[in-house]
Amino acid sequence: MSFKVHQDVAVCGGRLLKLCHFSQVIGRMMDVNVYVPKQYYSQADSKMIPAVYYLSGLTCSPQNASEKAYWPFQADKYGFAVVFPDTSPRGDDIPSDPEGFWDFGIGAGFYVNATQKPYDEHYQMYDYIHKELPTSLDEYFANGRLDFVDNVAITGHSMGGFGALAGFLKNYDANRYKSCSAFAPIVNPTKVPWGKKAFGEYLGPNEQAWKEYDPCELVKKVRNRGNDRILIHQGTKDPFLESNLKPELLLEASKGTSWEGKIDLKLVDGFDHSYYFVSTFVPEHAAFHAKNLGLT
Ligand SMILES: N[C@@H](CCC(=O)N[C@@H](CSC=O)C(=O)NCC(=O)O)C(=O)O
Repeated sequence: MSFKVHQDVAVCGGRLLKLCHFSQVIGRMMDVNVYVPKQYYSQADSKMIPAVYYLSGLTCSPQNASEKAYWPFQADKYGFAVVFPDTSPRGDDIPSDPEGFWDFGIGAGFYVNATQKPYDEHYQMYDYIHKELPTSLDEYFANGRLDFVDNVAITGHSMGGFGALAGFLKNYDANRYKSCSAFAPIVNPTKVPWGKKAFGEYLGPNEQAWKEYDPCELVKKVRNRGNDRILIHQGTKDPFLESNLKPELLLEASKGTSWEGKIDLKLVDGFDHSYYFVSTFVPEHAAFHAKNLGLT
């Protein structure tokens, strides 16, 4: 599957590639940014370069985190690529929130496979993120240096934090991701307004179908292999904390399961929901993933 390079920007010691490609599962062109670290461009270095997938939140395109999360410094420090996918299909003919609100539809695909009309035709974000995009990137960079499939980790912010947790846990038995972290994630989408609205529209009225994606349900079903840990940061001044994020519910759900004590929730005093918060804690998440990817 071929990608078109829109922009190739020098950042830190590597390059931010702003790409687009036709996605078969979405049925539309999709933008994706990939930060390729300095190690890739070094003649002296021949090690395989793993990738960290960063799933963005509501209203975001691949640009937000590329510009404001400061991943490239960390990617160069450890030697991993960072993939910044889009958050939904886009276009004038793509159905979106009938009320024009920003928490559903375009920019808010919630990383699920929609089953309900009119969304099911293009909103297949789960298959796009966890299946089609990694294999497409692997084919495109088919030079044996960048690994987008086997040695990879996943993280995300808010809606993207939910997407990372759900994707990690749903693919845990297949050992798809070496590690998972999240910044201010929606941990219990079946119980909060953002999740209920999105799941109702994308997945329909049967709440059993919603549970398949809910991290608070998944930790009860998926068995931790040993000492795998999940890292979460959450700001105490986040305006969405009480209404939509509620990270304590994931700790409660994990009690009595193999994940009890394995979810490192760090409540950080005074931080909000913005990229000032995300960028502050990116170095800690980078170190966590670098270790799990075998880079340190
Ligand atoms: N535009 C909205 C605010 C939406 C918002 O805060 N989006 C967050 C993610 S929220 C959860 O998924 C975000 O990352 N925004 C992009 C950014 O660059 O900050 C409003 O008007 O309140």
